[in-house]
Amino acid sequence: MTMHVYESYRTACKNEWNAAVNHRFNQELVADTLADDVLRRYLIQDWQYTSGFYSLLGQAIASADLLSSKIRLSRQLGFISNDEDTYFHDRFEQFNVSHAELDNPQLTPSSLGITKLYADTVQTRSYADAIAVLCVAESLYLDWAQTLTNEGRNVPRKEQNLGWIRVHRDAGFKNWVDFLIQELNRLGSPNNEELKSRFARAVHWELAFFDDAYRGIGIPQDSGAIISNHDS
Ligand SMILES: Cc1ncc(C[n+]2csc(CCO)c2C)c(N)n1
Repeated sequence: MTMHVYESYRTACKNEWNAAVNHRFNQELVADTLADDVLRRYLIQDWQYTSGFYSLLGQAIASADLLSSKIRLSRQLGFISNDEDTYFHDRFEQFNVSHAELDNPQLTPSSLGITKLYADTVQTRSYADAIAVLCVAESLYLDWAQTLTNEGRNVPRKEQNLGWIRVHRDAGFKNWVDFLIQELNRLGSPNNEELKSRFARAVHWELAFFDDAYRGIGIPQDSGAIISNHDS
């Protein structure tokens, strides 16, 4: 039986994928035991991250081969700049995050790594490249939100945690992830090593991003485990 492209790329990096899905950060968020300062630090970095995400979505819209794909991508762009943005700003108010911290934070190594990967993927002007990276970002989040809540049967009570789960497992988000997976299956092939490697690099940085929420800032680039030989 032939494996679909998405499945085969995921299988190729399953250790890092599973480590990210089952990360302490996600487990604690679902259990309502995540420390406020960890969530605060994560969201400040994630806010910066979304800048690269918007650019990559723009690259995908610009380079998509089908009008129907451009329309679907554009619809999601509208959605994230409304609902998801509200979640971020509610938390920044709750945690007293200043404008200075938001606009000019010291970026963690994984923030720098993922930002560089996204910027590089914008530069390729390849729709398939953009889809591979977007597909990781979104389907990995749906995976942890579904798996760790036991498909929504075991959700947190605190609004700061529940709100984050809501954006990552509601029907609209599932439909968006289905679209990205279909696009990757349509555009990629299991033996496209370049695309598979881009997918794996995105998974690598997603995992490191969760790690860094616990490590704080100012970590030297050569400090070990979270930084491997992937630098883009
Ligand atoms: C490091 C990091 N990776 C992936 C996501 C997931 N994500 C990226 S943009 C977006 C908006 C909804 O479509 C979502 C859910 C994230 N937040 N942070």
